[in-house]
Amino acid sequence: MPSQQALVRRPGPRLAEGLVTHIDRRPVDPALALRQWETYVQVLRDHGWQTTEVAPADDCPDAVFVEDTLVMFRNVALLARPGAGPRRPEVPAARGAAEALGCSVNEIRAPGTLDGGDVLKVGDTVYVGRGGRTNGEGIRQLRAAFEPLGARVVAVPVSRVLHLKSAVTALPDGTVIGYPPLVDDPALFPRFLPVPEESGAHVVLLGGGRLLMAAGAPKSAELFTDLGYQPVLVDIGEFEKLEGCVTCLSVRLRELSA
Ligand SMILES: NC(=O)NCCC[C@H](N)C(=O)O
Repeated sequence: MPSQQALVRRPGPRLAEGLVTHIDRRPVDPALALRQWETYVQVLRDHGWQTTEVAPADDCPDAVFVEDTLVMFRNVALLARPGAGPRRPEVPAARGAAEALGCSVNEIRAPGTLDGGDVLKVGDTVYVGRGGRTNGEGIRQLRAAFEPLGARVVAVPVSRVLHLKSAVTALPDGTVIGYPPLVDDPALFPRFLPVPEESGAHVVLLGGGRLLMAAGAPKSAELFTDLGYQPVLVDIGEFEKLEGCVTCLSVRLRELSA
């Protein structure tokens, strides 16, 4: 029976100072952000996920985007080395959380950089974005860590958005979904389905055909409903102002041994 554990990290006091790279800065409402985060976490719990809060890193405005701190493959946690220097102090507490859940822990070392948001798993295929945050040496180390475990690592150029998973994620049947203007080359994926909204490209697989996705993508939600899935919409507008999306607010651990 696969585990359903998710790591999350509460928004810190400096959230509004989070990095923005590809979009203009807009003011963030910290109280609303906290309510949106609490709803997101509750949705995970309502769908059978046990959530563990990673210890705060309150000096790091972007710490809530916990997905960027580590990548899971089977029961191995590969600690990231974020491409943005100010985000690196987010990683040590993520190590502690992964160890406490019984993961084996490995890490990306300098000069490698890798953000968890650049890694998309589809079965045993691990797509990794080469973009502003993840470099070639980070990709090499990811291959060295996961290929011996049975992963097939596929590198994908990312130039139009922050992370690979800002551009594409995948449905439970393995179809990669993306908003075409933001995807460098859809032909790199064996099955690609265009979606009509930017945030419609981001889904968290809750299990059993249920897809956690942003409330800002109603047409994409309709498309997925029409394909037999059940979208569960959550408003994450305050995090979208900081280039976050539904995937980046948690790390899902599906293959821990009990
Ligand atoms: N995996 C993700 O999509 N992470 C979003 C990170 C946003 C944050 N403001 C950053 O620039 O690092």
